[in-house]
Amino acid sequence: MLLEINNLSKSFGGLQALNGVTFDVRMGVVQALIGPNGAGKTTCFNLISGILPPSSGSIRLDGRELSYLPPHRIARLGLARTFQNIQLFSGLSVLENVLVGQHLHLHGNLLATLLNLPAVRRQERRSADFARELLDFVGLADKEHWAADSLAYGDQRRLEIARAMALNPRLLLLDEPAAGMNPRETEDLMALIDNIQQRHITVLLIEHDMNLVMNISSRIVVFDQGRVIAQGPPKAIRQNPQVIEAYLGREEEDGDV
Ligand SMILES: Nc1ncnc2c1ncn2[C@@H]1O[C@H](COP(=O)(O)OP(=O)(O)OP(=O)(O)O)[C@@H](O)[C@H]1O
Repeated sequence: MLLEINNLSKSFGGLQALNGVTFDVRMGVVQALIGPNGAGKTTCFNLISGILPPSSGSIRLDGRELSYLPPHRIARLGLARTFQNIQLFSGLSVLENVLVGQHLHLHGNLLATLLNLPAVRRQERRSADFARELLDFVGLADKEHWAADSLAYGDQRRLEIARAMALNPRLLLLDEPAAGMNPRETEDLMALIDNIQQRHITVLLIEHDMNLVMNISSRIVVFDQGRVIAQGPPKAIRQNPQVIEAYLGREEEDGDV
């Protein structure tokens, strides 16, 4: 197993956002976390990526315990993520945003950088080459000089993915990658996620677009009110009475899902 989540809980004051969550992610798959608003999906991502400490439970990447490690250490172990609310550096160019993503992995020391040593220049060239390759991969090669905030919304989401991939992750967490995308952009996103999987990067995504989820995931984990209520392949999930109940129950309340 690449990722093992065991009995994971998180409370915010009196609110139990996650309550004994257990699931695995196998190497090489595309897997989805779904569930009604407030079910705890983003909290789960925040715990896995080290942004928040868990209240209890364990998170293992390749057998190594991640809980309580800071985010940059977790990133170095091979985990990268995107955010539900896009978090790009708006003052920087598209290419610079990807280079910033890579920075965590650059090992040049400050003195070597100040002296502009050939090794440093070589490393910088390699970084720029890799960043351009990633921009090409996500379909933004012709926009490297654009300011990140001048990109269309769908392009900003793709840039966030390129930046996360600059960390060379083994596991990529995508938080609602299709949010705000039109059907055409969502189609392109599905193809992109497929290509990411071809590069042997495992993908765990939170998504409300059921068409996307059912199409690209080999396994789905369903959250409701901080608990896992079902997990399995798309076909079984679609027919699971508890899942239908969780969604239909919400629909009757606010007609939203
Ligand atoms: N930092 C925080 N402080 C206090 N409460 C929080 C915090 N983060 C999340 N919560 C609460 O925890 C619960 C789970 O939220 P979370 O964002 O994880 O749900 P979600 O399944 O990702 O929902 P959505 O699909 O709407 O993004 C919610 O009740 C939310 O208000």
